[in-house]
Amino acid sequence: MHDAVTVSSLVVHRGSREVLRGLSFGVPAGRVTGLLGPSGSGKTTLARAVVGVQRVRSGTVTVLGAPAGSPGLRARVGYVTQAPSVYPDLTVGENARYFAALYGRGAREAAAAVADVGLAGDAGRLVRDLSGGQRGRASLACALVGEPELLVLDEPTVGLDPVLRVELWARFAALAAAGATLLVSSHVMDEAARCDRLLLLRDGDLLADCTPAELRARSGTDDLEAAFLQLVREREQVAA
Ligand SMILES: Nc1ncnc2c1ncn2[C@@H]1O[C@H](COP(=O)(O)OP(=O)(O)OP(=O)(O)O)[C@@H](O)[C@H]1O
Repeated sequence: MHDAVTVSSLVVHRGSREVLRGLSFGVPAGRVTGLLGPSGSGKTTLARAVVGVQRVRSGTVTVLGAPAGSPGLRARVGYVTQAPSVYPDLTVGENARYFAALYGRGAREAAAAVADVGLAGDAGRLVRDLSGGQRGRASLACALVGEPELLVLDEPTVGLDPVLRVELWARFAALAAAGATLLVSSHVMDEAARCDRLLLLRDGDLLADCTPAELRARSGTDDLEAAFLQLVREREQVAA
């Protein structure tokens, strides 16, 4: 298995702070990799670096064989930010068809993407009339419609009920099984169990780069939240 993304010695400063402190890792192709960590640990900054919109201080980010942000990657990489990026005065279906057209896809693909995020029944509604969670899913549909090889999703399940969360994670697994690479950030540790691989971030440092099973074995607990806390404690003891 090859890596779709390779990050090497990545350092990012935002304002006067070093928010990513020399990270190195690979994101395996055709898998769901979870980017887990508490609020402020650097997940969004790392996602931005992967899609090439973050100024980096040093290090390299290689995506699908090219430097992150290269023009040739535009149609091959999808990015869904925490703030939904859809047009409020268009319907869900119109948004999806608009993005489909940008990617050279048609109405059929647009309808499929809307159905994939559980919004088929809301396709005719204006985005401005939707709930926050529905808007987020509309935004996700607009990224899915381009069938990108790499999909970077920043906390896509925030504000969703448990049933929809499970459905979306099943959808992510299906996309990976079809060959796509997904990098999905979350601060909910129970979502970690649904990932093939985990990157655990804390204060801009990579605490672990492993599978959920490896994390459980290493910490001797089945509870991934407890395993993460144990890693934090170990790191603090080493630093002390
Ligand atoms: N525009 C900015 N200017 C200065 N510092 C910033 C800026 N954006 C983020 N930061 C800082 O960078 C650090 C990492 O932020 P980031 O948004 O990447 O974290 P996160 O893990 O995605 O958090 P959350 O889960 O709350 O979205 C934080 O300490 C944050 O305060």
